[in-house]
Amino acid sequence: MTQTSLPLARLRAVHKRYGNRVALAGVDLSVPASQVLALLGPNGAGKSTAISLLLGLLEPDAGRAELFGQNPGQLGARQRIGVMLQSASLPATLKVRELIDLTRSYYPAPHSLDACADMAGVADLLDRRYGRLSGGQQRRVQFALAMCGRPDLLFLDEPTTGLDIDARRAIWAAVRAHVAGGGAVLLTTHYLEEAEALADRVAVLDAGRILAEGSVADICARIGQRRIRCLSAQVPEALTRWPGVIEARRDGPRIEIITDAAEAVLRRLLAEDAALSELEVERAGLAEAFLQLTADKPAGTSIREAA
Ligand SMILES: Nc1ncnc2c1ncn2[C@@H]1O[C@H](COP(=O)(O)OP(=O)(O)OP(=O)(O)O)[C@@H](O)[C@H]1O
Repeated sequence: MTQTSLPLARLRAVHKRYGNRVALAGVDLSVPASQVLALLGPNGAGKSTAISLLLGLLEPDAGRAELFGQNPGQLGARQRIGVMLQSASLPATLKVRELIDLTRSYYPAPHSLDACADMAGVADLLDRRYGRLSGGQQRRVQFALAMCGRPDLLFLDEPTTGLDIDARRAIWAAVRAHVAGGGAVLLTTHYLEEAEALADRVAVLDAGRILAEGSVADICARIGQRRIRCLSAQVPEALTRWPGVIEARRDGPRIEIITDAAEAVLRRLLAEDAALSELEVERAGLAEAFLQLTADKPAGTSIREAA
């Protein structure tokens, strides 16, 4: 594993467009050693483009992409990474053990076949032909291939889409073990609970720009919203007119209030309804923060056609 404190992968002021469609508009992004960086964003935000640039599959129009401080196309850099992209075309007639052995042969110090199979939960699939596997089983094999070279840096582009809960948790465990062993990960996912479970840092990308970056707690703290739930005779329509109430609705017997002035709203609720009960107050989570960040983006940052 690398000893350097320099980022393992970095985009510097990168711009990328496809024809006249802007995909990245001045992105700076660093993947530090021994951490999971989750790159989050809605469909079309530019996540896969960012990964393709770091892998040397695309060239930036402006700015720079670096892998271990080098041009991402260098063999030395490529031998230190493992990659699981959203789609992979692998030879359908090869057996899983053949695919893993073939991929292991590209790397200087790979994991053993059995270790790879265990990490990805494919030990019972080794003698099956890849083309005959289910979509979820193929995804697990792709994860084994990404891990097998004992990479310093793992690129995982929506790795658990379509996986059942056991397979997803097995991959989470393997990712945690990889990081505990000093490895780093750049992860994209639409499952915000996956980002919460794995990420040391989160970068929120939308319309080709980074909107926020920090730990999960930092990102959640960026929005001051709280959710209040209680049993109360209050009428939601009236509550929405209170200062600090963003939204109020009835959820079965309960009232749910989203507010950015929790203390004031709580005081008034309690003062106006002596029978109020079953009060719960919680900080909005990563899902709420993500939705608010991507909904509140400044004008002019939506995916747009370049002039
Ligand atoms: N080969 C291409 N040709 C033209 N436009 C493209 C191409 N690839 C991506 N785009 C556009 O660039 C923008 C960014 O796409 P990208 O695939 O990087 O987004 P993403 O965040 O990975 O999306 P998703 O979550 O849906 O995978 C989108 O508007 C997309 O339509």
